[in-house]
Amino acid sequence: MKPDVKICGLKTSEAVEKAVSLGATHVGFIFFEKSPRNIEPDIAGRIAEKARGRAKIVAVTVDADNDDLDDIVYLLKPDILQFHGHETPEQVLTIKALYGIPVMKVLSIREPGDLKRIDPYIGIVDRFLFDAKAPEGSELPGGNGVTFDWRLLQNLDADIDYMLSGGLHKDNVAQALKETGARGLDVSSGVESAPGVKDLARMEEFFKSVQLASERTTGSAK
Ligand SMILES: O=C(O)c1ccccc1N[C@@H]1O[C@H](COP(=O)(O)O)[C@@H](O)[C@H]1O
Repeated sequence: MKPDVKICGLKTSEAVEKAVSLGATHVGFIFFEKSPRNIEPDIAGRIAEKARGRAKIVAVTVDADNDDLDDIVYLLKPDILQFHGHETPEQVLTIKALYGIPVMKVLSIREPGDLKRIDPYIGIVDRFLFDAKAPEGSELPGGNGVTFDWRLLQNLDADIDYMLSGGLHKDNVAQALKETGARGLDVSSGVESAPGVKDLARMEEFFKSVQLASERTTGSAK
């Protein structure tokens, strides 16, 4: 089966259009000031219109306060809220109830014990996203282009729905799918020419690799 693909950190209409026309199921917008992919909610809201109804619009937030969340939800009207910080299960539940929007909680993974942290979120989140832990000294909790040991996901309960992220690119995505069987992939820096600059040719190559890998695992081109 072809996995969902989220292209994250979009900042231009052109990149949004390209992502959706290549078959992205999700497009992500980053609301985190220190990120080279940070975007103002009103601009994100405007360029996301290209994707509305064609792909899920994801708002990526990091320990955002209520005022910021209000702005993002009002101006972007996301289909999904992604929590990429230290949001507790209680906070996730409260925010989800407040806005009535599906939520995706990110957990950063480096060692087997990290996966135990999913337990209190089960039944609250609509999907997990497993990302690599940020390298020492990085100011970004995600978007660092680093991978983790994907084999750690092999013992995960098959009912746990998740997207895989962290350092994916055209040359490793087939292996990532083979090792994890992930039903969703999330990529940002792997389809950029410089931090925050999406490269349309790299996006195409990424989708080609995903397509080929899916054909290999299912024997079907669809
Ligand atoms: O991309 C960012 O700058 C970012 C900032 C703050 C939180 C999350 C961020 N990105 C997330 O990181 C992964 C993909 O990273 P990469 O492919 O390794 O570059 C994805 O989940 C983004 O949503």
